[in-house]
Amino acid sequence: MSVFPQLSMKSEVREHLCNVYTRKEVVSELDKDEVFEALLSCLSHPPLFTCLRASTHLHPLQETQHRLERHLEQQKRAPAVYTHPQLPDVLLLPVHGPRHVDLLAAEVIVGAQCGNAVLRGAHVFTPGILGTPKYMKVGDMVSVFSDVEGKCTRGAKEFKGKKVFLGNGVSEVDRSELFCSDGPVKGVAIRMTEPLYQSPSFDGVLTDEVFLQNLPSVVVGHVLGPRPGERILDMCAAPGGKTTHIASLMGNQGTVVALDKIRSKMEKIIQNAKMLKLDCIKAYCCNSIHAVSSDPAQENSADAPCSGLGQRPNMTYSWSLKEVCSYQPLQRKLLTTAVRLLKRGGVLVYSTCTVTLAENEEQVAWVLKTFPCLTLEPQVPHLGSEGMQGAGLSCDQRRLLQRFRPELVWRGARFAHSPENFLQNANTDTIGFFIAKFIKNGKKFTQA
Ligand SMILES: C[S@@+](CC[C@H](N)C(=O)[O-])C[C@H]1O[C@@H](n2cnc3c(N)ncnc32)[C@H](O)[C@@H]1O
Repeated sequence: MSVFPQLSMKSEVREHLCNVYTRKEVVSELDKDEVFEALLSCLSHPPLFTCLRASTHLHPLQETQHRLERHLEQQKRAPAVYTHPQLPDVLLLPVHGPRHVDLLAAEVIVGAQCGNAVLRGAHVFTPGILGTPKYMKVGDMVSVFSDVEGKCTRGAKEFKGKKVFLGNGVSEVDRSELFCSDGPVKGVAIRMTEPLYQSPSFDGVLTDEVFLQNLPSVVVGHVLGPRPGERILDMCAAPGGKTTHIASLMGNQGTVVALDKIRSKMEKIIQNAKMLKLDCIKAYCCNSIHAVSSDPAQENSADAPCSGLGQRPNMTYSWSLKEVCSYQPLQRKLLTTAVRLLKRGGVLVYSTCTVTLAENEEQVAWVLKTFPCLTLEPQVPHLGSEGMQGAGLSCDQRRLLQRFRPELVWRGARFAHSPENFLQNANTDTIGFFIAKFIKNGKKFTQA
């Protein structure tokens, strides 16, 4: 059973994706339509766990775990904070939902992005609000809905379009403060008191000790395996989730060069590095495709810009097929530079948060053909599934890849947490994600 509509997308994108997921060789032992339908359903729901990466370069994991438990107790929440046996810097918090919540007469409409954040435990911040009741005042109890199709106009007093219920909250602002000509007030506008999915809010909590990061993203840092004193290049770094993880794994010793082509995003890397007390990070605003260096890196992370189809929760995907397909050539340019800027014997980790074949397994097949100096390496830890068929990779090659496929375990939204399946759920009910690890051997690199 599902409480939300399946992820909706343009028919051309749906057909493109459906072709990948219903190919005979891809779904030999599974029911093809079921897997694709499960994918679209699970993507519109949040994962079963909130994953926090602890700053183990600053504090032992158990200390942070205890501080988080105390924080949850103060919030009158069950202090359930779990460690992960294979990820020594991860803390997992179960997400409970969907719960039964009664609808109220007063409706607040928020944008889809804001709605997705609410489903992952956030309160509603002022910029996310599109519509409120005409006379909404501080202290009013309201039901919050996501405008999943982007049809609600800002300042609306009612909305009849397609909306999805996210839970109830209490208003901390008057309507007049939200849509006034001087620009809206900042901060929390609706404090969620009865969210459909209950997951603690970490806004301003233990800010130098924990970083909200999806589990497969944390796996990337461990697969890269940086050591203190090394020189690492992070080519697509903002907001710095992986950069700060790499620097933390290095014990803040060595250099992590973090590049992002958007200046405001690059500044976010600097902010995050400062907050987590990591001064071995050097961030630059740069188009990585044109990056040059006289000192090649020992390890490169290319967490490529991608079509983002693995993100959860997401109820509407508005991109055209042309936009989705535009990422493959861009990623190839980034990979070409990544290979050039890597030392012999160095490691390259390529990752995306999307589910297409074109941006994942097909890229691996292209890399292996184009750069004979690169070979696939086993990944540790390997928590996801193997790579998908359909891109011409051998079984052995696919086994070296790591694809997080929540659709393979999706049994509907009311699947309860059970202690026996705790680890399996944490490792599988994740966002859709892909990781490939290459090593550069001695052969001279020549581009085909
Ligand atoms: C998937 S996000 C990276 C997330 C990041 N690695 C993290 O873990 O927090 C991709 C990033 O690549 C950046 N980007 C896109 N094209 C780029 C290019 N040509 N050069 C450098 N950065 C680029 C985008 O601005 C975006 O911030």
